[in-house]
Amino acid sequence: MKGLKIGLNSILDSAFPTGGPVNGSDDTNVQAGGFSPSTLLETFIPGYSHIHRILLVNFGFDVTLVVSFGAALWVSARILKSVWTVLAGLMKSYFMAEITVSSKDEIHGHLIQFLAHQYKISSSRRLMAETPSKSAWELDNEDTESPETSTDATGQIKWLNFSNQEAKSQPRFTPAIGSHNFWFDGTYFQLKRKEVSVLDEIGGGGAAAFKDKEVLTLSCFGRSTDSIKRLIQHAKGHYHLGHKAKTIIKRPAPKDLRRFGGRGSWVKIAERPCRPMKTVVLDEARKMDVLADINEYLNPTTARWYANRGIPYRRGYLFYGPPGTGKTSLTFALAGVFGLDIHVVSLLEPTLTEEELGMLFTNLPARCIVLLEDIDTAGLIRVEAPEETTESDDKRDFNVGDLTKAFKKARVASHEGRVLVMTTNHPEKLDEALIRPGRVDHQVPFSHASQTQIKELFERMYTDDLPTTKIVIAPDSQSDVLTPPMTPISVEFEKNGHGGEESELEDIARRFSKKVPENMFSPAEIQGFLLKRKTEPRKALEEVGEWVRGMEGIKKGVGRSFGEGR
Ligand SMILES: Nc1ncnc2c1ncn2[C@@H]1O[C@H](COP(=O)(O)OP(=O)(O)OP(=O)(O)O)[C@@H](O)[C@H]1O
Repeated sequence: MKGLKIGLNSILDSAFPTGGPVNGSDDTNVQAGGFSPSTLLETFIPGYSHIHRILLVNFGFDVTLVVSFGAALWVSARILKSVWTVLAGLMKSYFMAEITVSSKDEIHGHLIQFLAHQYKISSSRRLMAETPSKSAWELDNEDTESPETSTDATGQIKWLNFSNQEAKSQPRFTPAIGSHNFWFDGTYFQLKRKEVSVLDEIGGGGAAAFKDKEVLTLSCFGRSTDSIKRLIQHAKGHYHLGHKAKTIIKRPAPKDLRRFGGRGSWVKIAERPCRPMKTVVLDEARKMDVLADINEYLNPTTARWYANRGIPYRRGYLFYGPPGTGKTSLTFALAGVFGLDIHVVSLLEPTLTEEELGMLFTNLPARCIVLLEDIDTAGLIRVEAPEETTESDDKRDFNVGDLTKAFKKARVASHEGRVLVMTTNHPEKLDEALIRPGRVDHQVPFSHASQTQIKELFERMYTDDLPTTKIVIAPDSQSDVLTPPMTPISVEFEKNGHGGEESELEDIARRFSKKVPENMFSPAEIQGFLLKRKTEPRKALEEVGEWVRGMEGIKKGVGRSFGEGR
């Protein structure tokens, strides 16, 4: 043991010469002008020489050697770290490629979601836990615990209870703020998540506040960013994989976010399963007409055709008719068929100015549906609003004049390639300029339910769950051929195993439709009646006569009465 101690001492001694005697001597006796670590340590730790002497005398242990060794290690580590920083900086500048993504861009969300998925596999030690927000549609796909029976032993209804749903929801784990390394597709990537504070103006009144924004940097070895681009593309594909049968609905972002322009001008407000076209009860020929027209319009060869002839490549549709007749429903079904997102603009939004509408239009994706609902409401407001409202007045309401001007302004780059759908209950109130050809190319009338529609609505309500429409995505996502999938238009009843049931349903549906006067009720009204008897087709048939009489009374001027129409 002693031999080992002497050996260690001599190694340390030669590595860190103290300039004075070590073993069995007191280095406080170092001659004036001599240097020893003990004297140096004494200046930093008062009383150190006493401790050193006690340990040396009583245990023969020179603590200075250990302290010197530790200090030398620390200094070496600092030097190595500095060298590494310089080398890493050089490496980054000359041998690494990187791409930065701001949290304001949707790619950020795609990447984080993809990495969250990756990290489940690679079990990182630094994760951030998030509570994912889910819509009722998404919950539907999960293994949610559902009670096996809806009644208890005594026959009492068991009420569903969701009080613990937050506790049951699975958190999502994403890479924490900081640096992470991971392999993907044979390439080693470095991911840096960093939060930065940016000075942001609030409300446009000159006031500003710091807001946190996240910046994500992806880097890899090599002088080309191709691998990172591939990773981003993959993450986007991964994200959209789970969304192919969904329709995304977006609205203009809040005013202070819209100012920045870009894709951030629109925010996703909902994501719904695609509405199958066959659930929209409308004249087949009319439906086919719109489908064929949009299909033709979206075809890339059509864009070239327009360009070669100098004709603005735009297509506007006006869906008009009484409330609840399927205008919005058809728009959603069209979005599902063509795999397009819907950008909804409400002209009653008080902060939307004419310039902003133009700006919003210029920030639309290349292909999408823009839905301007109830455009007549804007026209009505124009009549009532004072003529001399100024543009700077943010509180003013939109009007048809503004909308027409905004369309003109946005013409340069805006809605080319987009499908514009405007809906109205009062086409007669619309400004001529708004619906002239070039703005509205196709007008689709919607009306109260015909006999066939009533029968179809009835059959749809009581047929077993319709199969989910699958949107066929071209195998090569880069392909610019936008061929929509074949859409089943005609209603096909699912066989439910009860041989005669199907024809009985048809029979009840036919008798039901005979009891409801044609062109008097909107599909929404009929649907509302049926929904209250959604598992009882025979009861619906029995009660429809009384319902019709009650509703006729209301429609003949008795006015709106709550509780009627049951
Ligand atoms: N033609 C239809 N086929 C199937 N369902 C319909 C039809 N028309 C209305 N509905 C049902 O009625 C409800 C309201 O329909 P929708 O919002 O499409 O009507 P709308 O014409 O856009 O009404 P509004 O003019 O008030 O905006 C929806 O639940 C929809 O499913």
